[in-house]
Formats: sequence, C-alpha cells, structure tokens
Amino acid sequence: MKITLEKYHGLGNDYLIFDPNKNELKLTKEAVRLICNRNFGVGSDGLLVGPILGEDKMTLKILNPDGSEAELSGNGVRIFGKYLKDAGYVQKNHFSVNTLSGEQQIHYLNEEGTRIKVSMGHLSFWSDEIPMTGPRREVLNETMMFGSIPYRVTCVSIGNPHCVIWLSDISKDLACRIGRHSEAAECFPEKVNTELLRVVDRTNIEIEIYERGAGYTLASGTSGCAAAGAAYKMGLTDPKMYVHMPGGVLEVEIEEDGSVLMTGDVGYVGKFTLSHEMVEQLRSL
Ligand SMILES: N[C@H](CCC[C@H](N)C(=O)O)C(=O)O
Repeated sequence: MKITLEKYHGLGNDYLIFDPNKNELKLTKEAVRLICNRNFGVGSDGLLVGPILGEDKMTLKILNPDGSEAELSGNGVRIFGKYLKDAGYVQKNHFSVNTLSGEQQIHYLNEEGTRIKVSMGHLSFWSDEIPMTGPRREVLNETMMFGSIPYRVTCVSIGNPHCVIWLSDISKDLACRIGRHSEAAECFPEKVNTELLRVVDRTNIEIEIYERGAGYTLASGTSGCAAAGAAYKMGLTDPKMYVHMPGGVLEVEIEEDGSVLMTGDVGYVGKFTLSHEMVEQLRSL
C-alpha cells in the first residue's frame, strides 16, 4: 500500500497533507514525529490530516511535528483550502471546514486558490479561555518570568493559546531563548505559542514566533492573528494591519465583534511517495 503526502507551505510554514481517503496508516505520535523529522523523514512544521468526510462537512485534524494535536492552524487551514481545490474536493469559491476549534470559512481570492482569506473565529483574552492558571481575568500587560527574566505579556486565544510579548527589538534568537521557557510554563496547562511583537506603525507589526509543539517557525497564521489582536487591544494599531514575519506578510483584520479575518498566500511544493522501507518503519511505530 503506497503512502503519498502533498507538501505545501504558508509563508514558509510548511505542512504535509495526509489524505485518509487515499492513504491507509495508523498515525501514532511516533509516526507523526518521524514523518515530520527533517533528517529521517520528509520534514515539515506539521501534518494536516483530511478531509475527514462527514455528512456534508469536511474536517481537518492538525498535528504538530511533536505529535500533539492543535485546535487551529491559520497557515494549515489556508493550505488545506488550496489542497481541497487541487484534489477536486471543492468547486465553489467559498465553503467551510471543521477544526477542533470550530468551523472556519474559506474564501479563494484568485482562480488558482493561491491567495486565501479565512475567518479565524474570535479572540479571547480571558485567562480561563486561553487557558492560564490564576484568578479569572483578561491577561493584559502582565509581568511574567521566563528564564528568570521579567517580560510584560498579553495572552490570547484564537482557538489555540498565545503569549504575546511587546518589545522594541525582536529576533529569532530571542524568540527561541524565551520560547524554550514559556512553551511549557506551569501557568499554561495546555502549553502556549509565543510571539515577540514589534509595532512598526498603526498598520504594520513585525513578529518572531516560537510555536507550541514545533519550535521556531518562519510564519504562523494564528500567531499573526493573536499578535495583531493583542496590538489592537493595547491601542497600538488600527484594526486592519499587515503582519510581517520572516517568511512573509499576512493581512489581518480585527472586526467589531472581535472576530478575525486573515488573508495570505499558499505555495505548492510537490508530492512525496514514501518508500516501502519507510512505510514499514511507520507501521511498526
Ligand atoms: N503549533 C500551533 C499550531 C500551528 C499554528 C501555526 N502553524 C499557524 O499557522 O497558525 C499550536 O500548537 O497551537
């Protein structure tokens, strides 16, 4: 039985698509880790399993390269939208997919489906919805210690948890140094994605990202939405802005009701057919 995976990326945040209608393999945590491993496997920032077909709905399962499951992935949903078009699952220009965090509306903005707008759901700064330990409050500009250094953080959920740190200078090195401590900090019972935020002006922000379950990535859709939401909540930006990440730029719009629209590009890398040896190894895990 052949196993084929399609590889796409959203602004350099790359994913492999495992279509369960075309592949037969039990995806254990160990198998996901091996597939996503950049040395011993195909290599990616995660695995998108779908479409899981139900009565008139399509579900997407989002897996991090450490094997953990995520409630939502902004680049993942855009990539999935492009795959559904390429694989002939959808013909319309506007449809919805289900994820662990709910239903996302996908809009193609061009014929090829390489530029996609997604309604990402609502932001919440409430500690119990992130989730975070401590008294129920909106987590705005709180001082937290990561690696024995104090940082002012704003925490927000957009289905998955985020810790946004507003700084005048940001870098990959600093994102990794902080992220290694913040990701599994005790105050985040479900761990957390960490973003360093630099505000350029009222319509442009820059972020560096350390993802839960993946580490440093060049881009992250939910991180872009979370950082934009935090910047707007703190009064630093307008509701519509460009989010500049090392892998590229996302357009994010915070609507009146706190819901978020995200627009960005998707690239197709190619199809991978796993070797018999690799399939046997995956079956044994
Ligand atoms: N690592 C994230 C999921 C992927 C997020 C990112 N790749 C995106 O595009 O939103 C988490 O565990 O919440």
